[in-house]
Amino acid sequence: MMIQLLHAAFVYQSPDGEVEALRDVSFDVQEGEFCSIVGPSGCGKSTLLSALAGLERLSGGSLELDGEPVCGPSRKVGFMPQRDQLFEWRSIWGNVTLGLTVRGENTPQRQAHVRELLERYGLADFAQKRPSQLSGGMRQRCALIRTLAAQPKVLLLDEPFSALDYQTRLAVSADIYRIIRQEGKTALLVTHDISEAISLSDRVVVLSHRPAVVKSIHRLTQLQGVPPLQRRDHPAFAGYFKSIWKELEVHEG
Ligand SMILES: Nc1ncnc2c1ncn2[C@@H]1O[C@H](COP(=O)(O)OP(=O)(O)OP(=O)(O)O)[C@@H](O)[C@H]1O
Repeated sequence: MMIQLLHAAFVYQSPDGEVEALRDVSFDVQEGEFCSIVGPSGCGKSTLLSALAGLERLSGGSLELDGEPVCGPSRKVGFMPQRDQLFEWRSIWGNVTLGLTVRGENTPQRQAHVRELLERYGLADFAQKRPSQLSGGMRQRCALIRTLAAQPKVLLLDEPFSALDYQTRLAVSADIYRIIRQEGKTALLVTHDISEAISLSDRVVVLSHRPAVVKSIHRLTQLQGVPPLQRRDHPAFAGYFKSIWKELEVHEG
């Protein structure tokens, strides 16, 4: 098991008192699985990602990553944020190797790996260009390669497509999905977009209103092996959408 959360609880200590963000969150993510988390605004999704990234320590329950308890940031975890956060003054090569440079890991082997990734995913000819010369989709791909450069086992994706317009978003999410699959990474995506969750995931975890508990887990068996864009036209799509939407709506109301 790559991620194992058991009765995870988290309480923020703020000047105004305690804020209970997570009450009882249990689920597993298998190696190589793509799992999404959806839930109402403010229910604790980012808190959960912070705990997985080792940035916040749970107040209760347990969290294991690749068989080991999480007690701080780990190299096994890579993070893809809401915006690509590329540095405009650095070249694409400078951006994708930045993390390696900062950590003192910019070895010939690591560089060869990054060069291979750029080639495999069509960015080799852009290595010396600036981020502003790339399309939104290529920038996201570049951000993903920067994350993959550290050779993480797990990718945490926090609404990585939310800054893109709808059309671009569909194409880019399918592209990012393909790369994550091809590289055999385990992925955990947080999104507000139910359609996006269904089009990308093996399973969707639905969280309740804060303090979060797991409302349900949907295994998208009928969509197994169907690529993201085709999933939206698949006869099973609407059924999954309806049941997830209903669960979110009941708690919003
Ligand atoms: N540092 C903090 N101190 C106190 N409360 C906090 C702190 N950070 C977050 N919270 C509260 O904890 C709850 C969960 O926040 P979190 O950001 O994890 O939710 P979310 O599901 O990611 O939200 P959104 O869907 O809006 O991105 C929210 O009610 C938030 O106001």
